[in-house]
Amino acid sequence: MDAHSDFLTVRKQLFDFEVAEEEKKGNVLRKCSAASTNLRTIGNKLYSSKDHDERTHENILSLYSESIAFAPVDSEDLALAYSNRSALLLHLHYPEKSLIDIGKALGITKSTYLRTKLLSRKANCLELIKKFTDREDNSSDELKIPTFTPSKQLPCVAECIKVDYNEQFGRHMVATRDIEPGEVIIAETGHVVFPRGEQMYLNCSNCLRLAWNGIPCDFCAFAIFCSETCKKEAWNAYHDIECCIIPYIFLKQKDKSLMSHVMITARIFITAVKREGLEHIMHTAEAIDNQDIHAQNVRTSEEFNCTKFKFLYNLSSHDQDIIRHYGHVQYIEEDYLLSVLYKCTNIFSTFQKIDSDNKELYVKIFSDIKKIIIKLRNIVSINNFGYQIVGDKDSDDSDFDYDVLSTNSMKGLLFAPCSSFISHSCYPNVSKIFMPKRKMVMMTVLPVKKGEQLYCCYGPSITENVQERQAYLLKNYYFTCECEACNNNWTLESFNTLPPISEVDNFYKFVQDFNKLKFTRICEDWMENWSIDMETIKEVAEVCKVLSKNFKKHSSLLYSFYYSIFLTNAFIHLYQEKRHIPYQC
Ligand SMILES: C[S@@+](CC[C@H](N)C(=O)[O-])C[C@H]1O[C@@H](n2cnc3c(N)ncnc32)[C@H](O)[C@@H]1O
Repeated sequence: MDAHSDFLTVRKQLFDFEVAEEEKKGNVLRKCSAASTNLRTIGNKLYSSKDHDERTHENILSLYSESIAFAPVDSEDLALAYSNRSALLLHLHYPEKSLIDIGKALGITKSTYLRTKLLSRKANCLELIKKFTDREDNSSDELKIPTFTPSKQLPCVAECIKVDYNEQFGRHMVATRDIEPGEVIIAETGHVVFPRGEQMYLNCSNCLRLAWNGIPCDFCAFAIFCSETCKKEAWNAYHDIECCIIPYIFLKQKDKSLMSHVMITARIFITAVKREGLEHIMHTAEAIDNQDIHAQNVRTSEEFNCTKFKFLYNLSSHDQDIIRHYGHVQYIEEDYLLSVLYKCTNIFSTFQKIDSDNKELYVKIFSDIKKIIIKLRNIVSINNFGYQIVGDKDSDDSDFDYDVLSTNSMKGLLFAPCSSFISHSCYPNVSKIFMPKRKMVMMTVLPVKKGEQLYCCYGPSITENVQERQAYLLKNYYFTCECEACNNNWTLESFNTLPPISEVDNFYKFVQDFNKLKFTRICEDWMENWSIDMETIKEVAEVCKVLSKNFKKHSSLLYSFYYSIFLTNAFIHLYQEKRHIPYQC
C-alpha cells in the first residue's frame, strides 16, 4: 500500500465514526431524566417486592446508584434517586449513611412533598441513631497489616525480595534471605482499577470501594465515586478525558467482561499522556520497542518507578503469542479506542494540527500511537489482577462461600505493575489479598529459603489436573507453566495416594509432638467460629514444622498444601475487604 492509501485508511477510521449516530439509534449516552426514572422505577419494584435477600439489596442499591448517575445535575430526578437510596439505607439499618443521601436530596429538591417525606425520614434516622450506630462496615481503610522494610529496588516490595531475570520465567521475584510463612512481602497501591460491568454502580470507579453513598460524575453517566476525594483524584488523573469516551466504549463493547480491560488500557494511556506528554511517551515507546530483549528485561533500580510510562510499557506483553491466538480480532477494540479518543477529546491536540498534506507523517504518527495502545492492551491482559473480596460470615451462615476464586466475588480489575513481576505456581508459596484504596498485599504462606523463587497463583492450583491448569494458563497468560507442581505432575490426588503412616520416620514421637500442639482444637475452633488470630497462625505453623520434620518429602507436601490454604484463608479472613450487604431487613 502507498502512503496515500494508508492516509485515506487512517482518515476513514478517524472520521467516519459518527458519534451522534448512536444517539439517533436511541442509545442513551448522556445524563437523561427518562433513563434515570426508568432505573429508579425498576429499583422501586424490587424494593417493594416481598422477599429481600442480600442479592436483592445489592441490586436495589446498584439500580438507585445508576439512577443517580443518569440523573441530570441538580434535577428533581437526582433528588428522587438520592431520596430512594436513602430509604434503602435506612431499611438496611444504616441511618448515618441514609442521612448523607437525605442531605443531598434536600439540597436539590424544590418539591414540598419530597421535602416533607425526607424530613420525616430524617427524624426516623435520628431516632434510630439514638438506639445504635450503623452496622459495622468492614470496608475500613485502617486495617493494619504487618509492615516491612522496603527494598531499594522497589519501595512497595520488602527488602528480603529482589527482582531477577532468567529465560525460563522472564523477570521474577527471589528471596534474599530465608522467609518465614506469614511475612508480608509486597504492599502495592494499584496504578489504576476498573469495576466489572455489573459492579459499575456499586463500587467506586477510582478505588473499587463499595460506594454506599456513591456520588456521580457531573458529566457522564458511567462513573460513581465513593467520595469527593476519589472523584477529584480520578478527574485530575484521567477521568476528564475518559469521561468523553466512556459512553461510546460502553456501547460498543458487547462483551462486558472485556470492558474493564479496554478501560484500564485507556486509563493507563491517558494518565501517561497527561503526566509525561504524548511526544515523550512516543519517544519512550519507540526506544523500548527497538531495544533487544535482554536490555528490556534487565533494568537498573532507577528504572523501577511504577508510575512512569517507561516502566509500564516494559511489562510482559506476549504480543506475538496474542496475535497467534486471536489473530487481529482484538485490534478492533484498539482501533475504536483510538478513534473515540481522536474524535471526542483533545488528547492528540499536538498532532491534530499537522497539515494533512504531510500524509506520511500523519500515517506514521497515528500508526505509532495505535501500536502503543495495542501493546498496553496486551500488557493489561497479562498483568492484571482480579480484585476479589469475600462475603461476610453472617450473610449466609449455613453456606459461607470462601471460594475466593469465584467470579461472583470479583469487583473489577486492578493493575499493580510491581506485583506483576511475581511468577505463577500451581503450588504457590505466596498468597494475595485485596484491601480498600486499590491496595494489594502479598504474604508468604510457606517457608521460603534464601535464593528460592516466590510464586503466587494466577488461577489454577493442584486441585485441578495438570492439563486443565496448563490449558487455562496458556489461554489467559500465553505461557506453558513450568512450576514444580506441573513439572512433577502433582495433583492433590497424587499426594493422597501415599499411606501417611508408612511415611513417618518415628510414628510415636510424631503423634506425641502432634498432640501437644492441639491441632484438632485449632481446626474445630476455626470451623465453628472462624476465630483466627496471629496466635493460631503461629500454632498452625508449628504443626506444619512438626509434619515436615517427621514426614518424607511427598507426604509433607500434602500437609504443606493444606497449611498454605489455611494461612491463605486466615489472611483473607483477617485483612481482606469484606462485602457486607445485609441479607436481613
Ligand atoms: C505477570 S507476568 C510475570 C512477569 C514476567 N515474567 C516479566 O518478565 O515481566 C507473567 C509472565 O511470566 C511468565 N511466567 C510466569 N509464571 C510462569 C511459570 N510458572 N512458568 C513459565 N512462565 C511463567 C510467563 O511468560 C507469563 O506470561
